[in-house]
Amino acid sequence: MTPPPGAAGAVRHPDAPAPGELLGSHYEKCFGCGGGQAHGLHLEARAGEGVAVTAEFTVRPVHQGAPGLAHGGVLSTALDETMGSLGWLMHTIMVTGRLETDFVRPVPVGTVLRLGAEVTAVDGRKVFTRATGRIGGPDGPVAVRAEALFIKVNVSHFTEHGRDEEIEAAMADPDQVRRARAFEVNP
Ligand SMILES: CCCCCCCC(=O)SCCNC(=O)CCNC(=O)[C@H](O)C(C)(C)COP(=O)(O)OP(=O)(O)OC[C@H]1O[C@@H](n2cnc3c(N)ncnc32)[C@H](O)[C@@H]1OP(=O)(O)O
Repeated sequence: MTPPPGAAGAVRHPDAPAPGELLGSHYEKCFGCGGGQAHGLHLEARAGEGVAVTAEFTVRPVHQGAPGLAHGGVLSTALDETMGSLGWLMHTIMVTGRLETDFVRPVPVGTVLRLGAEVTAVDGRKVFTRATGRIGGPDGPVAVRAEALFIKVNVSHFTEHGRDEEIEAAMADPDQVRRARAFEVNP
């Protein structure tokens, strides 16, 4: 996932949320950030400086893999969601094309995972990102890290491929539609 030579740096959108501002959920039923998923991650991300974000995820008993430890797939999801939220800062809709995770330390249930993510390069529709998750505080040891390639898409990616039931409900929600259209790009 090395950006090609000549790839551009990320550009922060002039209307991006200010550093420190909570980004909020992009979709109430999102497993990563939505408040409407009882067993979801309820991840809360904040804008950082430049094209970077920070986030927190509290590992709950429903997120276990081995006894008392977070499931690796759940940790990958937390990293994926955090990197996906970088789209807010560029006003870009993007989906994960490739995700690579390194699991460095076990993460016990009850841990507040401190996540940080940034865009490393942009090449056309391709957005290269990386993220870390630390335990024991924002300066604690790295427990997980990831790199991901996101691909910019239009709203049609969701309307064409999503199940009708959920798409119709989302389209009936003016806030959801306004939010999506504001970010629409023409890749
Ligand atoms: C709204 C925000 C939600 C955020 C939630 C958190 C993030 C997520 O989990 S998103 C959900 C998981 N992801 C998905 O469901 C995506 C499923 N995949 C797809 O829909 C398609 O494969 C998609 C859109 C990524 C790419 O398809 P398409 O638009 O046809 O583009 P395509 O031409 O294949 O690829 C564009 C470029 O990216 C490259 N690329 C695409 N996928 C990959 C990959 N896995 N690895 C490396 N390169 C890739 C292609 O090689 C191509 O490069 P180039 O322009 O140099 O030829």
